[in-house]
Amino acid sequence: MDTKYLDLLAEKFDSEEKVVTEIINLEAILNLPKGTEHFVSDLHGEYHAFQHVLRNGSGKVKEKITDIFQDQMTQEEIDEFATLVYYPEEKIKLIKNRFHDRHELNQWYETTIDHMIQLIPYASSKYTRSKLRKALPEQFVYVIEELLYKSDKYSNKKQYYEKIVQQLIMLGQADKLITGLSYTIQQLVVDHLHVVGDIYDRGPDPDKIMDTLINYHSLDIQWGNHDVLWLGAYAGSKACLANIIRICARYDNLDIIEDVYGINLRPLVNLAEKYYDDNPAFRPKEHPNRPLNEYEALQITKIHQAIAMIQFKLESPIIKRRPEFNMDERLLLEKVDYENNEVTVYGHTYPLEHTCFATIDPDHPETLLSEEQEVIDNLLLSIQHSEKLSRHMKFLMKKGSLYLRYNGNLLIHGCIPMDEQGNVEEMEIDGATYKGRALLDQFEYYLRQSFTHLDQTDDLATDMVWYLWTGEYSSLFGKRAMTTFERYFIRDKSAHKETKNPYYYLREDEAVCRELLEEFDLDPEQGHIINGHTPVKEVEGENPIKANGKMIVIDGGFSKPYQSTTGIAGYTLLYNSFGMQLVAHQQFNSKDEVLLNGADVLSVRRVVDKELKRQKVRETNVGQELLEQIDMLKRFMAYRYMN
Ligand SMILES: O=P(O)(O)OC[C@H]1O[C@](O)(COP(=O)(O)O)[C@@H](O)[C@@H]1O
Ligand SMILES: [Mn+2]
Repeated sequence: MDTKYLDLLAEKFDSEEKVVTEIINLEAILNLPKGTEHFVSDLHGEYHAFQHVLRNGSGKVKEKITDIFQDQMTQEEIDEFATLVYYPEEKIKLIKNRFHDRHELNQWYETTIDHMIQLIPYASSKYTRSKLRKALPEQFVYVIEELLYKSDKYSNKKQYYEKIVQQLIMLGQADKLITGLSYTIQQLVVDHLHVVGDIYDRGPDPDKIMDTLINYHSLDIQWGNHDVLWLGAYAGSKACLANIIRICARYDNLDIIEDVYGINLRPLVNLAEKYYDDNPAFRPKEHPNRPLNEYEALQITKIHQAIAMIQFKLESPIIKRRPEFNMDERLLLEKVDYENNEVTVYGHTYPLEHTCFATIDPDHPETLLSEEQEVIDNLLLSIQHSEKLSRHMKFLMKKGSLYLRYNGNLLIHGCIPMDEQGNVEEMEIDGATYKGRALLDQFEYYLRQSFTHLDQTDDLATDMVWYLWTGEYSSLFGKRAMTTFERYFIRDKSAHKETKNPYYYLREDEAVCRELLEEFDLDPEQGHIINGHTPVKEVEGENPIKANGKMIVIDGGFSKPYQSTTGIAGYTLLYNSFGMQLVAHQQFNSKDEVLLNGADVLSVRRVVDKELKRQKVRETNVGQELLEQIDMLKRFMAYRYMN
């Protein structure tokens, strides 16, 4: 090892005892049970439903409460205590209203604080003291530790503890303390979060999800196709940018663009008002509890058309300059017969309806009007200068990757593109051919490349990000072609079909999943593939656990607009030292409902795997890192203190 590095270590470990202590500490951690991993996917802007799942740890919080208090509390009390832990601020207010006098309230404070102090050691039994300390509310660390490490053996201390709690109550600190402890419990219950893609689009609050993730104690993200679309827009792809705005218009979410990210839509609105009128194919989908007035609905309908046409125009030149994308069939604007109002795609001719071709020159259909060009250029400038978007996109890049190998499992939002025979599919990029893991690495390379060159708008890297959204070999899209144009303008539904990559039926086969795990250098005996992206249609009897447990699909549909097809409101997965559990969530209606009824909209539970032997930190990714650190410290010890 480089002696300079060892000398640097000497600054931190300036005595033999310090090194020894650190080695002992790390060794001890290796022998603790593995922490709980929590997997979620396809959040699609549904912030409140996501918050709920995060706060209840997919049922883990209530499970711990039940373990400890089932003999002392009724089910109703357990539910109420759990709700308090999930939503302390609101629940405290509700509970306080119930009491007639100060005395009753103080009694409640005392019992509640006591219950929390009992729960915390149980919820943190897998952690070191120092990790627990980091999870405690900062301003109360000292007092809480006093309370936590009390021992009933010496009852002469009992009064001392009671005094501490009473003092806190008298000094008006009880609400803050209970709130802080609640968040500690939430944090202890889940050690690490995996977001298996699709934070953005369709739902109203992706930005709030991002803020939550930014403040979360430990997580990683596997990008979904919608996330990459936003990354692409920010990284300079105008086609991606037009797409995100089109989707926001379609789902009545333009306020995300305008109010949340501060992007001026005025020029687009002016263009829309000038060229477009009402059109049933472009009416926005309304939020159930946020009806639009007619004026707003009409305005969005116009914007929706304006940006969709800009999108179609912008896609043509990419397809032309990238023959390797093999997307000539998607040059739809050129396949339109503008005189007869019909289009020929994949060998079929269809009549067109609901067209809005006012800005199209039939001889040069892809040419943007100068007004359109100006609009999209301004939008790009504006989103690249949005401080908030920039913060969110940088975080998405920092914590994200296209796939992740973690504790023996392969986490990936979409798929690994395959042909019908089960071979991984090849794609030629810039003169070389890639497939399987190498292809995904290549995609990620280009995405990162594009992100570091925001000023480039039509280089290969930027076009590749758009390809990831919509190309046939994209591991995120996983379909042969995106039929957006057909869905707006062709009545015949058979033209709307998006054929899925064979991966989606091959993944039912255990042998295929084993091979894929090997492709990613993972042990097929131990590993699982964890996917999001395709809503599992529980109503039709589809099982999220496939291939004899090797494949787990956790997109159950947080996304409200998709819940009628899935029949439930999402799956999440938990992986602790005892094995894996899949949790099915019933529809989340509102926080108020949970607060008032204590009802948890959870959850059938299926055990995917039961470990025969409890897994320790030593066997995990983190364990590997710790082993390396120990090895280094031992060498440092020999170098510095043992000659
Ligand atoms: O119904 P919408 O929101 O218009 O979206 C349909 C589009 O979304 C996609 O399904 C991709 O989104 P998902 O990743 O959520 O499946 C496309 O394949 C399809 O064209
Ligand atoms: Mn997806």
